[in-house]
Amino acid sequence: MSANQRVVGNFILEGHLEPAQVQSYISEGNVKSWLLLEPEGGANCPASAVKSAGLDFACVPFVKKESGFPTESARSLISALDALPRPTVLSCSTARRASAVLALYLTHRQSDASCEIAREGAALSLARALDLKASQEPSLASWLELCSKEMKRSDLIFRQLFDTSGSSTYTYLLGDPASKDAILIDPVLEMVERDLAVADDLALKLKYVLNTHCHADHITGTGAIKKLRPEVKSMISRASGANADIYLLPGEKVCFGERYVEVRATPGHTDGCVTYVSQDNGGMAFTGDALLIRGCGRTDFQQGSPETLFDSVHSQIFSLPETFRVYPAHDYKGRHHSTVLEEKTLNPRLTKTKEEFKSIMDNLGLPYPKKIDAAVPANMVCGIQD
Ligand SMILES: N[C@@H](CCC(=O)N[C@@H](CSS)C(=O)NCC(=O)O)C(=O)O
Repeated sequence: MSANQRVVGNFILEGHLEPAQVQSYISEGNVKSWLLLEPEGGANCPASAVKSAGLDFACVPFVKKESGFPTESARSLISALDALPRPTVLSCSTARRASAVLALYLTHRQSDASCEIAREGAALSLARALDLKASQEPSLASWLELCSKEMKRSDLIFRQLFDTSGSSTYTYLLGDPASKDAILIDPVLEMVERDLAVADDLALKLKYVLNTHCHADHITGTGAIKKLRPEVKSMISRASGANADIYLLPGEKVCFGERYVEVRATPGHTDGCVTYVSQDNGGMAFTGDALLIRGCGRTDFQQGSPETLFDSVHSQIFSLPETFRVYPAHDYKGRHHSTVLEEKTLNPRLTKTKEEFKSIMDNLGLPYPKKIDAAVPANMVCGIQD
């Protein structure tokens, strides 16, 4: 233990610890897990000692940026604490940030019997009531207020829709509950009526139809939707070379009401492939064909490149918080979603070296998609519109 130690229920807040202090936590046997809020591997990092003692260890760096502490990390921090057995040590350099994370967690989980007050107030009130250090640090106090505000918002309206006409494509409907503005990702021509009916049932106003890339196995429903709903605008990456109303660049945000998805370039299956990332509902990545569940998009046509795909997935998708859900454009085995952690650890292709990955991809031997000759030219002009 250090001078910064504070015990709250099943959580032990700690500051910087010398290796001997870490060891005493381990040898006393009173803790089951550890959450470190610093980047792993720094001076006196407890990671290896904790892991080699068989305790659960997680690391979610929670550091101040120019604009303050990031509210995007709130859900990853909560998920990380959810996943750890207790008692848990929550540590950073001075225990201040650890106390902020604990206040947020208790407020939003309301599960710790020793903290009844969590049911009554927002995170900052709880930090004050428990006299946690975070309540005296303005940047952490403002982080707690912002997080409480953001997390109080209703969840995103979300539907995963499957193409029952044969391509095993997933189309995603995302709606902002406050404004009812919505976007649709990767619609399929044959399923357009179903997709619009779902949006109408939920009283959503469809603003944009986005494609993750120029598909080769089905004709996009984008053109047909625009014909039925002329107010809807189509979007695709500029790098795709395909027609749309709005061309997207990496780093741009597509806004609908108070929500948005961020565009990340993930080429390799095609040159223009992108992944759309939402911070809502715990974090979601709509990966198109770049990353599939336990697989990935083929790289043998449409400017495909295994090396590029490998780099895209590692740099743009595996760098997301591990708790983010992965929603691919297809699944051929009835699975619905995965997580960044699952794919980072279990994907049989992308856990290999780049050289091994290239060899796997160069030898898939898949037949060409049945509709490729009709689909690619149609999708280059945003689908069928007549
Ligand atoms: N049999 C299907 C096409 C299956 C296929 O090739 N899927 C693509 C994504 S759509 S271009 C793919 O990348 N698959 C990777 C894999 O490992 O399966 C049809 O005829 O449409």
